[in-house]
Amino acid sequence: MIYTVLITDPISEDGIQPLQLHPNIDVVIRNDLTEEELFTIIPNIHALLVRSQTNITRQLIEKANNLKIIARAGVGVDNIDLTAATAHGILVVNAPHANTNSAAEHTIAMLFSLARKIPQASISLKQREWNRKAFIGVELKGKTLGIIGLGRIGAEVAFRAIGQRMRVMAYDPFLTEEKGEELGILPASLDEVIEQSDFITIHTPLLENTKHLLDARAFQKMKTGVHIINCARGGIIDEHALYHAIQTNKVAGAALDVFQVEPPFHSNLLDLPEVIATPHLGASTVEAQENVAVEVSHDIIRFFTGKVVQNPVNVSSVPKEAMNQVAPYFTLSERLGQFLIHLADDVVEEINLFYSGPFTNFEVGPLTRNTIKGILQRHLGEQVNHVNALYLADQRGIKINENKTSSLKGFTNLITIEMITKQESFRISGTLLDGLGPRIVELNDYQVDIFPKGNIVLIYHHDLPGVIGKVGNLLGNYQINIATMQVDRSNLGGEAMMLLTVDKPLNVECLHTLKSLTEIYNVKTIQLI
Ligand SMILES: NC(=O)c1ccc[n+]([C@@H]2O[C@H](COP(=O)([O-])OP(=O)(O)OC[C@H]3O[C@@H](n4cnc5c(N)ncnc54)[C@H](O)[C@@H]3O)[C@@H](O)[C@H]2O)c1
Ligand SMILES: O=C(O)CC[C@@H](O)C(=O)O
Repeated sequence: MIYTVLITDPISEDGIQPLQLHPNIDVVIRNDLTEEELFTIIPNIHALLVRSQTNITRQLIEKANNLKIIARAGVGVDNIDLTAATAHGILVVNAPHANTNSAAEHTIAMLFSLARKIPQASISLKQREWNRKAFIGVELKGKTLGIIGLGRIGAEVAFRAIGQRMRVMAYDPFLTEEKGEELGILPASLDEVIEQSDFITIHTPLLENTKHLLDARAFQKMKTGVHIINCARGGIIDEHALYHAIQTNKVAGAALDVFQVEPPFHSNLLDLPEVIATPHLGASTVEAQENVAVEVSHDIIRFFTGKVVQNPVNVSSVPKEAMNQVAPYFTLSERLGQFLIHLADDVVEEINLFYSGPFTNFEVGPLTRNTIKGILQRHLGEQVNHVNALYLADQRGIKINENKTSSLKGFTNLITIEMITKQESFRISGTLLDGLGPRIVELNDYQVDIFPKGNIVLIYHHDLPGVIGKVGNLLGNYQINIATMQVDRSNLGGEAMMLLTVDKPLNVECLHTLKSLTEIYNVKTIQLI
C-alpha cells in the first residue's frame, strides 16, 4: 500500500527526507492550496503534515475519509480540531521539544530589541535620520523579568535571562519552590508577577483559562513603564487593552510575535511606534524547522509501519483485558480530576488515588492516567493525554500514589482521589450507579450525590438560617437557573457546604456578589465538559 502524505505549510526539505525516501510513502507538497482545493483533495490523503497556517477544522476532517494521522510540525495544536480528529479516529502527533530553543532565543531577541529599541532605531536610520536621543534604552541587568508559564520555553528563557543578570520571577500553577530554586528563579503568584515585573513574557498555551490573561485589569496593576513580550499565542493578551495601556503610557513597549488574528493586518497595534512585531517567527530557524520536520516525519513512518509513535497528542492505550472492567469508569475518573483541580489555589504537590471494589482485580493504571490527565489538562491543555499524563506530572514534581483498598462504603466500585497542594488538601469520591451513570458521592467528608457534568458551584458557608434563600435569590437576579442543590454541614451552626448545578456559568459580577455575602466564606465554580 502507498500512503499519501500531504504537506500544506512551508516545511524543511531536509527534515522530510525520511518520508521522501520511504518506499511506501508518496509525499505531496502543496503550500499554495486554497481552502476549496484542500477540501477537494483531502479524501485521497492518508497523512497531513502542517505547521500553524493550515486550519484543520471539523468540516475538513469530516471530508477526510482516508486520513489516519495529522502531524503538527511544532508544539501548539490549536489549529487542529482535536475533538473532531479523535472522534474520527485520526491520530494527531506533534513535535513538542524540537523548537523550544528557537522560541526561547526569539523571546530573548525580543527582550533586547524592546530594551534598546533596536527595530525602531534601524528603521529611523534607514530613513537617513541620525536621531540618537530618540532611542535611549534601558539595561536588563538588575531588572525583574516576570515569566508567565514556566514550561519548556519559559524555563529556557529564565535560564538565559539569569545570564543577563536579571531578577527572574515566574508564575506557573505547577511551579514548586524546589523547581524554582533549582532554576534560580523566584516562584510567585500571577499578581506578584504582574505587579513587580519590569518586563513580562508569556509562555503558556492558549486555553480557556489563559484567554485574555493579560486584560485591562492586569495592565492596571502593572508598574508604569512595563514592557510586554508575547511569543506564545495571540489571544492570551487582550489586544484592545494592550493598545489602551500603551496609549496611556502604562506600558512602555510591547514585542509581539503572535496575534489574535494572523496575519494581524487590521490590528491598530501595528500603528504604534512602541510595538515591535514579527510574523510568528518563534520557530522559524533552520534548526527548529529541520528538527520539527524530522521528528514528525519519523512518527508518520512509525505509524504506517505499525510501530508506537513518540509524540501522540490524542491517543489512549488501554490493555485489552482491563477494558471491560475499567473502561466504564474512564469518564468518571477524568471528571473527578477535572473537578479537583478547580478547587486548588496553589501548587499541586501530591495526588493519592484509592480504588476499592471488584475492578481492583484488574489494572487500574488507565484510570489513574485519566484522572491525572483531567487534573493537568486545565493548565497544560490538549497536549496532555493518557500516554504522557504521568510523565508530565512527574516532570512537575507531582507525587502520585495509587492504592487499592477495601473501603467501599456500600458502593460496588469506588474511586477516591486526594489532591494535596502546598496549603490544603481536597478529597473526592465517585462511583457508577447502576442505571444512573457516574456520580460524585463524597467531597471533603461531605456526602453528596452529583452528576459530574456541566456547571457546578461549590459554596462554603456558615450554617445559618436564610443562606439558601439568599443564594437562590441572587442567582435568580442574574437569570441563573439552579438545576440541583445539595447542602451538608459539619455540625449544627458550624461550617456547611452547598453544591449547586446551574444551567449556565456565573458571570464575574454574579460571582463577586456571591462571594461578598457575609455568611459565605468561599465559592468555587467548576465546569466539567
Ligand atoms: N512563537 C512561536 O513560534 C512558538 C514556538 C513554539 C511554541 N510556541 C508557543 O509557546 C507556548 C509555550 O510552549 P511550551 O513548549 O513552553 O509549552 P509547555 O506546555 O512546555 O509550557 C506551558 C506552561 O504554561 C503553564 N500554564 C498553563 N496555564 C497557565 C496559567 N494560567 N498561568 C501560568 N502558567 C500557565 C503550564 O503549566 C506549562 O508549564 C505555547 O503556546 C506554544 O504554542 C510558540
Ligand atoms: O509552525 C510555526 O512556525 C509555529 C510554531 C509554533 O507556534 C508552535 O506552536 O510550535
